[in-house]
Amino acid sequence: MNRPPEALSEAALAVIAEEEALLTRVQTTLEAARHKAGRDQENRGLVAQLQVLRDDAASAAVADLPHLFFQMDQTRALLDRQETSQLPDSQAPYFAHLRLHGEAGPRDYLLGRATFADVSAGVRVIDWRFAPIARVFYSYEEGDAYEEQFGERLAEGTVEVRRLVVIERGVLTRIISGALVLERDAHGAWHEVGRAQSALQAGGAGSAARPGMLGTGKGARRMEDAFGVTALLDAEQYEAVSVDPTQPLLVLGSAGSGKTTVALHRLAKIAFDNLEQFPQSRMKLIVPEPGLARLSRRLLAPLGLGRVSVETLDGWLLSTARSAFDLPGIKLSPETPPLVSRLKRHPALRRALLGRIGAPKTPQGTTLERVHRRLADAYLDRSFLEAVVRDARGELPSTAIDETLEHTRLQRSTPLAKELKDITDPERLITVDGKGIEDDTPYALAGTVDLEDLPILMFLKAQHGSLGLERLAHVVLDEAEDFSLFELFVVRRLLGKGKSCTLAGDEMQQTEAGFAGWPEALDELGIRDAATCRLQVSYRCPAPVVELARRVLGTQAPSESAQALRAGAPVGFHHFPVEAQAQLFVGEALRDLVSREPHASVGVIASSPESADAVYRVVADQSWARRVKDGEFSFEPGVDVTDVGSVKGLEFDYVILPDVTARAWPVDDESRRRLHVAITRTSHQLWVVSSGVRSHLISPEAGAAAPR
Ligand SMILES: Nc1ncnc2c1ncn2[C@@H]1O[C@H](COP(=O)(O)OP(=O)(O)OP(=O)(O)O)[C@@H](O)[C@H]1O
Repeated sequence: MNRPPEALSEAALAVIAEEEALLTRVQTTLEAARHKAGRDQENRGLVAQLQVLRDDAASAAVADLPHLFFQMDQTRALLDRQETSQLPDSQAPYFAHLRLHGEAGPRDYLLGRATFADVSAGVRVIDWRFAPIARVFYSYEEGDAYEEQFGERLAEGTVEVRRLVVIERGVLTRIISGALVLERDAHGAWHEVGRAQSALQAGGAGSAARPGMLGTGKGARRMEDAFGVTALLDAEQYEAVSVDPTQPLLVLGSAGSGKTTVALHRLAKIAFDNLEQFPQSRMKLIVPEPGLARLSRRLLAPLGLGRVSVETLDGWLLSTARSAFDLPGIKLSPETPPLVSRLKRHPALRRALLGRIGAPKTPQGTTLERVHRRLADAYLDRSFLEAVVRDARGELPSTAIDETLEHTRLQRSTPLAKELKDITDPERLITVDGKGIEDDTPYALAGTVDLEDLPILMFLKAQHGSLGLERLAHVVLDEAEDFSLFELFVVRRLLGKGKSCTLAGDEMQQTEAGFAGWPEALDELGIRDAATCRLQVSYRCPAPVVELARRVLGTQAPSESAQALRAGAPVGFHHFPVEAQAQLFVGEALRDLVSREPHASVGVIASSPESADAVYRVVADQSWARRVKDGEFSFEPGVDVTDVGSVKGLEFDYVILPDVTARAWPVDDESRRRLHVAITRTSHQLWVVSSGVRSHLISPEAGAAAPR
């Protein structure tokens, strides 16, 4: 502390002094441990750690022995597996301080991402994945009496201290102790702030007073917290994270309630507790979109899960189908018409297909070509398609029938190259604009397979026997409502007899019709007995955003509404007579915001890629503006201009919806869910911009907050 923190209470001063002294002690002890272990072993943190533990055990009090022995066992086990591990990072060695008063008196424990102890110095840094202590931290409040099983014995006592601490570049910058929130400013002075303003509270309060002003001040400076959300898991989330690794788990909750957070932390804990049974090489995370895949990779790395494979649904389908059919490549159609895609992913097709096609009878009948031919025969059978559409009960329009018939005919047609085989001069097969003669013509579809067909083809092949796929130890499906029953069928095959998986989902976020429902999805995976957790708190979005999102859903909204944690800024509604005015307004607002809050992340989420292109034009010359396609988000401060089809699972400090018109967002269930997804990407403040005729989904008649 450089300046006397006059305004602080005695209690606050005592907390600061205690935490600063503790940090200094940990850093000094860590330094000594590094030194002791020798420089050549710096990368072998485990060896150093074991040495420290042995020395400690020699002089430790009896009450500390069980804990020390347990740690030594764990450390030895890791060494046996030739794992390398670091001592805690002195720059950010832990994220929480717990003082337990048990039979042997008070003991301080610090929670971090590695385990390290020097009992004689009173330093015990515990990995958050290490059950007994972590369970007390996540499940009890300060002042609570606890009772937990520590190894063989039952430990009882009181939680004397439970504090969250943020250490940035080796300096203590925040302490949260119940209602007391202390922050250190850039000059080193400590201040007491309201808990709601703490950035640790899922991104800050968002205190902008007016909807007409974009910006809450929270994106003005950058906070660096090496531990992120691990420190903040609530008791319910921790319980879900700790579900037995062999158990399937379904994590449900509204947008931003921490489903992804729970799924990834569960993965980290499973890998920590059962390294042999669940090696990272046999765990996989599958997500529907590339943006979320990128984000998940970023979130996995600090959890020590950098080797877990993260795949998009499309990428996973293609690689799995290539293995299942033992093919180096599969010629995919350039694009499946949306209605055809919807029919092929619909549960009604799953129900009808086996009755129409039946299982292949011989191994020869299971090649991709043969199975695809039989599938195409079904797609060319009008009465079969009519039955599927009928069974979909209004979720598939009857036009899907003709579209599927036509699309399949083109796919079954003879490739042009074959018809033109007599032309031997390759130059004559190139068009004037340099493209191949089939490109951009219906012939481009000849001989292709739709991506949506791949799980169906694997499903058909599997009716005859094994798919020959390498088994996985654990699979996480994020945004699981986006997986078709056929895709879930293939996941089941990957898991084999083991059922260890985590599904995170929210049916309100399905962006196209045709989700079968959770009981059917679990049934398809063979995990009807999955443990289910329902997360209740909306951590991402402030209350006005949660409220608008709910109203946009209309009658689809779940009866139990999520609980918003923060009041936050009101939603801003801005309407203009013409589109160009709306776009210019968005451009100006962005310029202004970025100049005031250069560290903020801003998502401009349009209804379609074309609309995103149009909005981007007004800011294209700005260095901070990015037109993000194919999920290539950088997660850096600045403005990402994108569309609703790319943002599932992501979040931005500020969200602007630039085109909330009646045409872009019509009144139907799918549109409601898509708008709901766009709205709930907001962590501080939302602006809804419209022109011409405003979407009725946000009009007062729809029950939404009244636009200005
Ligand atoms: N217990 C918590 N305390 C504070 N913040 C949390 C907590 N749990 C999750 N968060 C934060 O809330 C935000 C939303 O979390 P997450 O992405 O896991 O939610 P989700 O339910 O998967 O969202 P979506 O439905 O959009 O996919 C993230 O910024 C995450 O760090």
